[in-house]
Amino acid sequence: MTDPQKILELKAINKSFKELVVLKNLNLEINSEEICCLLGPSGSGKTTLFKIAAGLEKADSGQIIKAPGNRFAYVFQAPRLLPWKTAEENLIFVQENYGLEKEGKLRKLLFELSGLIRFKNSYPHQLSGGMKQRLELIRAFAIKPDLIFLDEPFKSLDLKTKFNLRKLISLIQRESGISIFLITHDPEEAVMLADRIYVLAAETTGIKAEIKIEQKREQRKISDPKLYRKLEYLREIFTDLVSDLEYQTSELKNLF
Ligand SMILES: Nc1ncnc2c1ncn2[C@@H]1O[C@H](COP(=O)(O)OP(=O)(O)OP(=O)(O)O)[C@@H](O)[C@H]1O
Repeated sequence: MTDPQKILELKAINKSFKELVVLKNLNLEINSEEICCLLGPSGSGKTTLFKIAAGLEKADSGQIIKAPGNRFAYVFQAPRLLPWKTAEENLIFVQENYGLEKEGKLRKLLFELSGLIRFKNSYPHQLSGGMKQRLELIRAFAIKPDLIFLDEPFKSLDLKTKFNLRKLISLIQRESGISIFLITHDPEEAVMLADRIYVLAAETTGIKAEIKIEQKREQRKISDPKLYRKLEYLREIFTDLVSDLEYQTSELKNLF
């Protein structure tokens, strides 16, 4: 088997904000047709890394290597839908940048898959939070990118919506072959979705672990011992943080 083609490679990336070193000698790569999860505690530099990879923030040093001609799409934490355009017009608007506005069939399919077909003429303020997130997601797919950056797409969603959205990403990704680079705080989510997981740790300011998951995504069950071991390993990485927190909360008791 030939090596999968690299879509994006980061080499020896360094980034500081004044005296705060956020990323130090960081290396990672994303291959075509893979879902790559970036996992790490709050403040470990996930969004900073993301912005650097997406070219929205400048690294102090290091290399960002992209395959020429590749198209990237981004879904940020803060919603970026245009409030004066309907759901479908929001998709058309981004498609126009790439001459894809005539791809009505693709839009229809994306609206159907995401369960938003009845709402394609609604304005963003008429949609629920979860619906808006689905819309942002299909808008990213609508430009037929090679890679989509998703910054915590499941944040503050209820379990059912989260599960459905995860399934939607998984399905569209499988059929389209688009690569996905996704930030999450949730080890279980990473294990269920990713082909490759990078763990960022605050104290080392670099990649603490890289984990590959070979099982087919549709067949994964968290009870599968192989998967569960990987999940346990990921959870162990965060144990230090949790024990710190327990110490601090025990101090809190004396203050009440
Ligand atoms: N523009 C900036 N100026 C100064 N410091 C920054 C800036 N952006 C990020 N930082 C700092 O860099 C560190 C990493 O921030 P970043 O947002 O990348 O973390 P994160 O892992 O995405 O966190 P979270 O999971 O909470 O979103 C934090 O200490 C943050 O305060």
